[in-house]
Amino acid sequence: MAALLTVTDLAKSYGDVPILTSVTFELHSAQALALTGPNGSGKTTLLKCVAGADLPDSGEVRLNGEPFTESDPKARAAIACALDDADFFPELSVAEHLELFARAHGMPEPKAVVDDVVAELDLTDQRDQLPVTLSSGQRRRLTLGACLVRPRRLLILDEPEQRLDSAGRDWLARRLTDEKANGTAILLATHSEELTDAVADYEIDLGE
Ligand SMILES: Nc1ncnc2c1ncn2[C@@H]1O[C@H](COP(=O)(O)OP(=O)(O)OP(=O)(O)O)[C@@H](O)[C@H]1O
Repeated sequence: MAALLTVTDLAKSYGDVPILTSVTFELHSAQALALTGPNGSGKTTLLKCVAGADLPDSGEVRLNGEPFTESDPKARAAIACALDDADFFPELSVAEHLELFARAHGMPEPKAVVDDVVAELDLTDQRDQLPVTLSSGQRRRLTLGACLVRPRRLLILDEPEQRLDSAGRDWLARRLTDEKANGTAILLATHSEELTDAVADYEIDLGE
């Protein structure tokens, strides 16, 4: 079966400093790849290049064998990204924010989907709060929730475990395992060996 995501010979420098050199991998549906390595080793840079949020200097990223851009409707329908916790509409509550995502991506019964995800993320008491009033862990939950209220074939997650409490980290490992079981591919950057062991089918250490 053709890979969902193919990254070939990807390279990226900032100024004269090479960050990524010749990164090559394939990711199939129902598989998870963990990017690991120390601070500054290029994990976020690679995720951004794959998601189309940054441009590589050379190399190729293909979805289902086709090159794509961030604005390509097929890519937007397939790829759910959680790259940082700052991408909120400041004037929308937790539930409104999630419902907007669900509706924009054409989910049937968006209100029911949002109710389920809010409960699953333990944000029921915060559902009418604005993002600025959330704790940092609650903001992380909202960022992850925005990926879960919409269709997805590929999840791109930057350190999804960050700022979650231990119940939240347990939930994350279970949820990502379920996502794979449902056929979703997962590309994640992480500093957590536990999460890597629980979820990843293979690992690329960018520090090596
Ligand atoms: N826009 C930019 N301009 C210049 N340098 C950058 C830019 N973005 C990232 N870098 C540098 O690229 C390197 C890789 O950064 P990146 O954020 O990809 O690392 P990371 O592996 O995700 O690190 P961490 O584990 O700390 O999240 C770092 O040295 C960083 O300072």
